[in-house]
Amino acid sequence: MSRPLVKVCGMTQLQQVAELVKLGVDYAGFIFYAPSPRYVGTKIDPEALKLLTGIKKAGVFVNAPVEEVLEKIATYGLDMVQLHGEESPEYCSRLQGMVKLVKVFRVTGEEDLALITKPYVPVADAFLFDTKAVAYGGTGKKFDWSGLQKAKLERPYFLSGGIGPDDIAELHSFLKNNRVYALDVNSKFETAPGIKDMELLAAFLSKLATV
Ligand SMILES: O=C(O)c1ccccc1N[C@@H]1O[C@H](COP(=O)(O)O)[C@@H](O)[C@H]1O
Repeated sequence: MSRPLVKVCGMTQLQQVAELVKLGVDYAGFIFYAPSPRYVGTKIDPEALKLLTGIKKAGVFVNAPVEEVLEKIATYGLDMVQLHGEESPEYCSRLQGMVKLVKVFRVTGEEDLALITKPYVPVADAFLFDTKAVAYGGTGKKFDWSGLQKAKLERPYFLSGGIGPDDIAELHSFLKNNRVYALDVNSKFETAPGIKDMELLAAFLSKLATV
């Protein structure tokens, strides 16, 4: 079995994004949310990022004005937007068709996932499930994945929230029995917020390939 698609989020260095390309990572995520310690800010030159090929670029937004999201899509050449706040279906519809649209649901795992995602089926290309916590994301905390096993979801999904190097065995078993579009990893692979541990990532990816 080949490994699932992988997104590495919270990138703040162009050089590290280039290393993700070499590792065969599918998506690189960039946080456009100023309170985050992984906020892109001025750390990455948009023109240089645009020129970098071989990986899809995902922008992460939290309740940002639509105009700001559109501006970042154009400036950074984003292929995907990940809407991590309380964006409504109507809000999502204003971005529909521009790039791949991923709506995030922050969950405990106890929710009826089919029910809460239903209003977004017409406007989202995919869903992403992250752990519900006080902070919007990057918490390093996992949620109970068993709710995903029961749910009949009408869109592919990214599995996120605290996935780390110690989760290989659990992932092996979950991926065998569930159709996960992509895994999303972030804070568990950092030496500091926004700085990824490339060796740890490489080891994780090669172990994942044995799933
Ligand atoms: O990483 C952040 O700082 C962040 C801030 C605001 C919204 C989303 C954020 N990151 C997203 O959080 C999830 C899970 O991260 P972790 O593995 O628990 O650290 C991931 O989807 C990131 O895109």
